[in-house]
Amino acid sequence: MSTNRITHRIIEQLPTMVAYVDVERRFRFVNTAYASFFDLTPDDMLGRPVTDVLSDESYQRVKPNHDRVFSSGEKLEFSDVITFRNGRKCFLDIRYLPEFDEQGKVIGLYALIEDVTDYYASVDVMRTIHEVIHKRGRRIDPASIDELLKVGVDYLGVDIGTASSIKNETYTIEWVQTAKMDFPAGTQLPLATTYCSVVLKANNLIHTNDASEDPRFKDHSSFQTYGLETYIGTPIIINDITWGILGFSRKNRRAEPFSELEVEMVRMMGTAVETVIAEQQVRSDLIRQRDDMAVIAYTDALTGLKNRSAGMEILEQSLIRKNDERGCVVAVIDFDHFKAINDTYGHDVGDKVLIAGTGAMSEAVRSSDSVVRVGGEEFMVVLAYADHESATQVLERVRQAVEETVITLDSGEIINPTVSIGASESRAEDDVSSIYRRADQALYKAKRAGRNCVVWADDTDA
Ligand SMILES: Nc1nc2c(ncn2[C@@H]2O[C@H](COP(=O)(O)OP(=O)(O)OP(=O)(O)O)[C@@H](O)[C@H]2O)c(=O)[nH]1
Repeated sequence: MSTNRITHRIIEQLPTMVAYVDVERRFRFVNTAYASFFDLTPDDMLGRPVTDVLSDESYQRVKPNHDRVFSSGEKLEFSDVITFRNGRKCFLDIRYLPEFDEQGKVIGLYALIEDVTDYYASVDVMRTIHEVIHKRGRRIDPASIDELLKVGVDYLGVDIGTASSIKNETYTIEWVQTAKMDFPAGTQLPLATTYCSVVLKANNLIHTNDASEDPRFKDHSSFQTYGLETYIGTPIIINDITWGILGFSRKNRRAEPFSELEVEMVRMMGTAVETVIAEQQVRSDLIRQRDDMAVIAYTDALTGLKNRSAGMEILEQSLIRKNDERGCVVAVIDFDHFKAINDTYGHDVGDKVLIAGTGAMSEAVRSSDSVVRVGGEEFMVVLAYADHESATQVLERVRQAVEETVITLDSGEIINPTVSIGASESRAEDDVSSIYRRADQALYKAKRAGRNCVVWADDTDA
């Protein structure tokens, strides 16, 4: 075989696109890879001017580089991106080499073009993964999982990408990116009816590009129902527990199985999703702990009521919020002869009386009112947006509710506690201590009046 023929055969087999263009800018040689890029055969292209094959826009981009090689005899190396009418984007590494005649005049140009779309697409995925994980001091954003899925769908050439949680045999789509299928976030399906069950069984990344021929998938109910031919999914594992699955699928078969690079990319995307979710969990745990601490700090341990600090804040807020029509009412409540209850039955019984009595008080007030343990056996009710008239009934109900409370001791003895209540309406100039002081003075009068009654502060109380 002649050297010429061997060279020709080799070039014909190369994945690199090779073309030779003469001074008249006509194709004098193209290999199959080059012609296929334009969906043509080499015979379609031979002898035809470059302008016949390239679109106007492409030719305008190519021309200055062609001109440069023809006029200066330079070698050119550059990258370019071509977007086809169907939206396909190709990244190309291009090399133009001049061909000279014996006098050193440029008579042609060799174009060697490498389609590096896969390489750049992989770089794009890696960049997104990096951006999702490393926010440089900013909070990791759960919305970045959408970004990741979007890049993954493009990169893998699939219809849908999902990050789904699994709880109690239920599969819930938490994040989804799809242009073609109707599976909104929040969709729930029985786990067994999704490909996730196959991933869980394998406990590893699995993929198929032809489910109908794949024994793991062809009899699966998901294939029977949705006919998804292509699938790649990896478990999302957080703190050694499988949280869910990152999966990508497509209705149609894929000509090629997923490559090793694609598989590793999906694993890395899975790791990025794990990082985001784990960090979200840590954050919500911290918020919950902080809320729990706040509840503890503002709650009385014995009765479960709001404690003094919480109560005074509520009163302060009620005084600020009071409007022209309605202010607020404060009632100071004290159990009657409580010392005697303690002395007769013991402190534990005294505690039981406080718990039962305050439980009754809480039930007697409106949900907008607050019952507070100010200290010892002294309590306060803050009635927001209330006045003498509207609060009278509520406070009478409170008094009665305690009176009707029955505490039966192990010995069979019965205790019926009572409370005395001093109440005061807010005045324009009030602060927390002035209104509380008046209510306390009224309480003193209630005790003097014989206890188990409600007494309102009057103008003599300051
Ligand atoms: N069991 C129990 N007793 C408490 C608690 N806090 C305060 N006390 C008791 O409540 C009693 C309050 O008694 P006093 O303030 O003398 O008044 P009182 O006996 O209720 O009489 P009057 O208020 O005049 O009706 C004291 O013996 C306190 O020790 C508590 O958390 N549990």
